[in-house]
Amino acid sequence: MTNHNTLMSDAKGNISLAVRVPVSTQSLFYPGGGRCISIPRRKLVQKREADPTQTRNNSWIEAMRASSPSQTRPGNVSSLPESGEEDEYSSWMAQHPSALSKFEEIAKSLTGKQIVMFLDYDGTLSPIVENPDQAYMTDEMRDAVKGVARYFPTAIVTGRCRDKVRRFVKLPGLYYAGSHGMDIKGPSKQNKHNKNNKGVLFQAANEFLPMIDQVSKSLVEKMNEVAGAIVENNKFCVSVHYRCVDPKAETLKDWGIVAEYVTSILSEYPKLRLTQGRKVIEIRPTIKWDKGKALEFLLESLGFGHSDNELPIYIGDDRTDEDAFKVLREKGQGFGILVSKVPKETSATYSLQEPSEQM
Ligand SMILES: O=P(O)(O)OC[C@H]1O[C@H](O[C@H]2O[C@H](CO)[C@@H](O)[C@H](O)[C@H]2O)[C@H](O)[C@@H](O)[C@@H]1O
Repeated sequence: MTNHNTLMSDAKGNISLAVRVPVSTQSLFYPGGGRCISIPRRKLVQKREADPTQTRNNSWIEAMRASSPSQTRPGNVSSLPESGEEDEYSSWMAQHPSALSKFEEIAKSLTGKQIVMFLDYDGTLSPIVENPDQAYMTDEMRDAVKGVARYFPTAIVTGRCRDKVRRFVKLPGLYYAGSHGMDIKGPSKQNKHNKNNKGVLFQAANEFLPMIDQVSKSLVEKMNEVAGAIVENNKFCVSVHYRCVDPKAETLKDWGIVAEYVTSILSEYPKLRLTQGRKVIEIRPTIKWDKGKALEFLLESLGFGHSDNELPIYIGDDRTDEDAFKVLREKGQGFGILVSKVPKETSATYSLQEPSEQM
C-alpha cells in the first residue's frame, strides 16, 4: 500500500495494482483518473526493483507534459477561454508585448546601433512538424534571413547537428551554432561583419563524441520498441522525440516508457544530462555550455561584446533558448523575442506568435 496505490492479490498469486494518480497527471496519462492493472507477480518484483527510478520517471512525465502545452492561445476557435485564462494571457502579453506591435519603438531604439542577429531554427525559422527530418523552412523565410544577413552578422543557434541545419537553411555567410552551441562555425570566407577578421570554429565537447555515439545507439535500440519514438543524433547531443508517441498508458506507446528507457540508459552515463524541449528529451554533456554561452562566444569572436553600441537580438521558441534570453537580460543589452502562442515563463522581452510573424 502506498499513498496513492492499492495492491490486491488474486488466487493465482498475481497482484493487481489500483492506481490513483495525482489530479495533475490524470487527464493525460490516465484519462479515467484511475485504473486497475493486473501484473504477474514476477513482473511486480521487477517493477519494485526498478522503484528508485519511479519517482524520477514521474517527474520526467510531469516535465514532458509541462513542456507540451497546447499551442492554441485562449480564445482561439476550438476552445472558449476560461475567463482566468484570458486574464493570464493578457497580463503575460503586457509583460512580453508583441515585437510587431512595438516595431516602431524597437526600430527607434536601434538607431545608430550595431545589430547582431541570433536565430533559433525549429519553431522559429521553420514550423514545428511531426517528422524532424522534414522541418523545412520556406523560400520566403530563407529570403528574409538572407536579407537580414546582408546587413547584420547573423547566427543560427540550434539544438540540431550543425551540418543538418546548414542543409536546411542553405545560406552561406552565416554563423552556425549546432548541438546547442557546442559546435560553432563561421563562414569559410572572411566577411565584413567579423571585426576580428578571423574564421570562427569552436567545438566545446569533442571528448564526448564517442560517448554520445554509444548512448545514441543504445537509445535507438531501446526506442525501436516504442511506436512513434524517434532518436536523432545531433553529434554532440541526442534528441529523443515523443511527439508521435501515444501518451496513453498500458501500451508500448507510452510517454512514461520513453522517460523510463531514457532515464535508465542515462543512469549509466553520469557525465551526460537531460534537458527538455518541445516534445523532445535531449541528452547532452554535463559541461557548462548552452545557447547563452554560444551567444557570448560569438559576440566576443566577432569583436563585439565590449561596447554599448552593439545590440544583439535573439529570437527563439524553446526552453533551451532561455539561456540566451537570460544572458541578454543580465547584460542589459539587446533583447530576446520568444516565439510562442501560449504564455510561458520567459526572460525574453518581446513575443511573437509563430514563424510567419517573425519573418
Ligand atoms: O534549437 P532548435 O533549433 O529549436 O532545435 C531543438 C530541437 O528541434 C527539433 O525538434 C523540434 O522540431 C521538430 C520538427 O518540427 C519536432 O518534430 C519536434 O517535436 C521538436 O522538438 C530537432 O529535431 C531536435 O533535434 C532539436 O533538438
